[in-house]
Amino acid sequence: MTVAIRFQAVKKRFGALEALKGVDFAVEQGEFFALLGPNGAGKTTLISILGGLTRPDSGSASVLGHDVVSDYRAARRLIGIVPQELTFDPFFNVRETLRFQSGYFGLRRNDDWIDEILERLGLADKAEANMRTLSGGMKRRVMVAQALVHKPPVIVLDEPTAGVDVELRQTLWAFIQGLNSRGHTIVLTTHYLEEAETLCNRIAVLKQGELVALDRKQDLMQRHSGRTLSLRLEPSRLPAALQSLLVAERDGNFLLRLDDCAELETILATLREAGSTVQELDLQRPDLEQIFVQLTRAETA
Ligand SMILES: Nc1ncnc2c1ncn2[C@@H]1O[C@H](COP(=O)(O)OP(=O)(O)OP(=O)(O)O)[C@@H](O)[C@H]1O
Repeated sequence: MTVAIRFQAVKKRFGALEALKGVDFAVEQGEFFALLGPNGAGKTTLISILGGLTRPDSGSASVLGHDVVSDYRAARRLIGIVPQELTFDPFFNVRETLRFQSGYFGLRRNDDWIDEILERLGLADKAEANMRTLSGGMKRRVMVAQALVHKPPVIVLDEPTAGVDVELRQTLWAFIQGLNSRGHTIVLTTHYLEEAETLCNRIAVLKQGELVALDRKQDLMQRHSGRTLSLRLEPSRLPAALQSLLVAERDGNFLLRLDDCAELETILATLREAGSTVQELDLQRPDLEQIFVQLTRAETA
């Protein structure tokens, strides 16, 4: 299996802050891979290292075998990165922006592909519009188009759907899934965990600069195969004896982790003793969001 992206013992400090504490993992060619983690976990730093915008203090990163520092030009040609921040030249229109980006990769006659991406991303009628006149969602589409202009085999999207409407999300994912089925490797960071759950086959979770999980999606979900008990209580207070099972509170419901359904009896007995009445009760398999909360809980805080 060819390795699309490899991080080896990557460390990065910003002053006193250790943003990456020796990150090691590889993404294979053709994967649809999710890189998840709470705010400040180090995802964007890792992606900037991959794009050659930030240098690691130690360790290395490569794209299809090309080191992003010592073999920068080859690595840069093989990867397309959709950045989190909207950066653009306000004096260009959309087509000029994409032609300019093509020129950066030495592609002179790229209009057929530019037309195709404009069409697929719902930008065809904005091709001649000036960048500064576009809405935020439209600018985000151009960012995606810009990253794809040189048909990179490896595509990295850093929160591409942050603040965009449902229509773009659907258009974008249909397009990206199509590219993935044609062999492109996709790495995605997102805070919409249902996107990762639906689209990705492997998931890495980063927390405070360290990997805390790296697994196939099914295995990750299987390993956290307990159940989640959702309780609405009167009074709406969880007895102290049950606090250690609490995963989250959502819409007035307490979500408790159950490793075994037999624990249900003990929980109900504890509630009875504490004088709590159960108003609603629901038992579910945990979704990725609940697994994520368990993995990234700030025990060290
Ligand atoms: N240029 C910089 N100077 C100083 N600190 C930085 C710099 N870039 C990132 N950091 C810090 O490094 C840590 C990791 O940041 P990073 O942006 O990589 O996290 P993230 O996982 O992408 O977060 P988010 O989900 O919020 O985008 C954060 O604590 C951040 O404040």
